[in-house]
Amino acid sequence: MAEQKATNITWHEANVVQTDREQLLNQKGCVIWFTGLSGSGKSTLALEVESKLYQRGHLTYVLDGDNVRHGLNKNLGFSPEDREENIRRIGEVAKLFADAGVIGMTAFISPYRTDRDNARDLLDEGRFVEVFVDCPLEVCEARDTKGLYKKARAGEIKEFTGISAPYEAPAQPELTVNTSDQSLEECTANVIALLESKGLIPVSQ
Ligand SMILES: Nc1ncnc2c1ncn2[C@@H]1O[C@H](COP(=O)(O)OS(=O)(=O)O)[C@@H](OP(=O)(O)O)[C@H]1O
Ligand SMILES: Nc1ncnc2c1ncn2[C@@H]1O[C@H](COP(=O)(O)OP(=O)(O)O)[C@@H](O)[C@H]1O
Repeated sequence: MAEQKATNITWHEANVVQTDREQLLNQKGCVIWFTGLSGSGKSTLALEVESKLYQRGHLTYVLDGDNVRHGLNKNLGFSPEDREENIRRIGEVAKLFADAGVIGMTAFISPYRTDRDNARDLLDEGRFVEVFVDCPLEVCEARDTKGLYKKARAGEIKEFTGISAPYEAPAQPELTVNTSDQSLEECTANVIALLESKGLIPVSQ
């Protein structure tokens, strides 16, 4: 857990609050947290859900592991401590998106259950939706979209998730999609249906 270093700081209440912004946007601010192995389909699925929600007039934002590690988290590597800090920061950023009324989506391996649960605890009940993007390691490795598994097997990348670093599957995710036997369309439809059933977006007419 990150240490609270700053002292003499005071919380300022805003005039316009989350519910005001939600009325404006006709949606509930929330976080859809995609977790799974590299190559399981987190980014592909998050971006497809975003396209579908955009077509329905919803405001979304996708935070993607590779992209965030080019900026905000460029000083973090892949040790357990750095992954923890990576996910802690993303959890806090995602919370800000939800407070802004946005449907925030995160596509990080987020391999540790405790780190994901800490991100969940930042949000009010029902506003954190964990989606386990389940896909066997063999399938992810066969896809090898970025050639990283090959490098990891050759020992050129240390601490690679699934090969030489752990992945802890969620115990009770709100949804599991299996990208090795469900199509992208099916997985996307399941995520959208879940958002509807939880009242985070209105049901499609
Ligand atoms: N050692 C190691 N282990 C796993 N992944 C690695 C590693 N080195 C680089 N990459 C690339 O970084 C992406 C994962 O970053 P994340 O921020 O999602 O990782 S984590 O949540 O902090 O574990 C991951 O992207 P995805 O394939 O989109 O998951 C990889 O492209
Ligand atoms: N049902 C599915 N959902 C998402 N991706 C899928 C699915 N079926 C096959 N794929 C493919 O799997 C790969 C997943 O890559 P990517 O989205 O970059 O994964 P990740 O972000 O988890 O590393 C893509 O090439 C994508 O086309």
